Amino acid sequence: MSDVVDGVPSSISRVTGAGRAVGEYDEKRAEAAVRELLLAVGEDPDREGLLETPARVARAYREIFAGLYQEPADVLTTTFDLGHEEMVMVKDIEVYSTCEHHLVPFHGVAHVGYIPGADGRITGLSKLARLVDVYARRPQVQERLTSQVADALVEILQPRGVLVVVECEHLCMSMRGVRKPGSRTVTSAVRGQMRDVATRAEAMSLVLGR
Ligand SMILES: Nc1nc2c(ncn2[C@@H]2O[C@H](COP(=O)(O)OP(=O)(O)OP(=O)(O)O)[C@@H](O)[C@H]2O)c(=O)[nH]1
Ligand SMILES: [Zn+2]
Repeated sequence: MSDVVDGVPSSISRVTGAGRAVGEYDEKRAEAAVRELLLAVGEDPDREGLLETPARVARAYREIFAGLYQEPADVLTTTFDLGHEEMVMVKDIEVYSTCEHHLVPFHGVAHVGYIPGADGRITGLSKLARLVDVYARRPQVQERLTSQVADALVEILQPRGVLVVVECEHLCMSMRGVRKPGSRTVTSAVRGQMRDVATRAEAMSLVLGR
């Protein structure tokens, strides 16, 4: 049994975006790296305000990257056989992720919709939001986050169609670099029957409707 810190197991296999186990979260190593980073930027990690910071950041990173230690099947556990065969859409799921290029946040919303398979098998609505978190809480690019959510739904729920739309502001474009606060990046992933023109239009009208 592993310890649980902030709801996250402390020592279970870490998986990459490709689902390959590569290691475990090493909190002591993260703490040492943050101390080193403070030294590198010319700060004094031994001044009073920073004394606890390396350990605090190391704990925060465990939470921010918790998705590295989760699989989609861990959260898409509860499924119901309701015989519902029409589209289901959960809109405006808050997304907080970390840009893998600069390790700064990107944040916004995800809209996740699917058309259940012929068996009418559906999942709990909250599980769609949990699935987004599994992939958001990793070093990411928005395009991969979007397609990973769609592909996990296809694999586990075997629905007739899936549409995932993600709209985010990237702080690497706002607070530094090109410095364009307010610009939003929109990505989508469409699978199965959602590719049909009329079905896709219905899904997009649900996404855009306020
Ligand atoms: N496609 C994609 N690009 C991203 C994402 N997050 C950040 N980027 C981009 O990754 C690119 C990295 O470019 P580089 O030229 O290697 O890095 P850089 O010199 O810091 O670039 P600038 O951000 O333009 O200053 C930038 O254009 C970012 O805007 C993402 O989720 N998807
Ligand atoms: Zn970035």
